[in-house]
Amino acid sequence: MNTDEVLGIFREAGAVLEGHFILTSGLRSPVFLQKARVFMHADKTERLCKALAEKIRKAVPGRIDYVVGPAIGGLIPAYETSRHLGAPAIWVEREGGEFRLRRFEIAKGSRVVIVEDIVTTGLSIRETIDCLRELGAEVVAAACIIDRSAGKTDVGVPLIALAEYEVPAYPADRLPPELAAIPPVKPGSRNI
Ligand SMILES: O=P(O)(O)OC[C@H]1O[C@H](OP(=O)(O)OP(=O)(O)O)[C@H](O)[C@@H]1O
Ligand SMILES: O=C(O)c1cc(=O)[nH]c(=O)[nH]1
Ligand SMILES: [Mg+2]
Repeated sequence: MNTDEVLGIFREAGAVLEGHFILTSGLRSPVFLQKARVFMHADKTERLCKALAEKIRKAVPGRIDYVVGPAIGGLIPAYETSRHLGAPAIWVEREGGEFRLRRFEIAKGSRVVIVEDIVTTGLSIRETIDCLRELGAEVVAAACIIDRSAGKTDVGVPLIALAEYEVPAYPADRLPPELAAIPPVKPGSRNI
């Protein structure tokens, strides 16, 4: 599946939003990929995640013990991708602002792949890696449906993106005037 097909699925689902958005990193952007509007459709999610699982399989030799989704956005794609990889899906969720594996135990040395929805700065994946490494897991790769950095983000492990789609994002004190004129909204769940 190529980038045009992935973006076609997002557009068909009405998931490519325009306005003024506060991203999880604090950056501001005129475009927001509201993945929930894609993941509400099982058929669209299955097509995306089957293709992502195939890409992961090609890139990751050897065993995958767990697929880990960072909540909330990573929950559905991690679960659906895990189905195609034949590995169990677990998730990290925020407790006091920090990602924790609250509901599961994993053995030290477990080989895990993180599956995210969207990557912008890679901050959420790096936080997930920190949490998993503290538990003794080996993070063999991270993956996402769309990489908004178009390959520029370094998360410290191989990042497998189903699509790369470069979207502008600005520090809050360096907004272009047309963006500053729109009241901002923050769609994500960090700090809620
Ligand atoms: O690469 P980054 O700069 O970290 O941005 C991407 C992250 O932002 C979104 O999560 P968010 O914290 O907004 O909440 P959500 O998972 O509930 O959507 C998205 O699900 C990714 O986890
Ligand atoms: O960077 C983010 O927070 C972000 C961007 C985006 O397009 N979609 C999303 O869910 N999060
Ligand atoms: Mg998220």
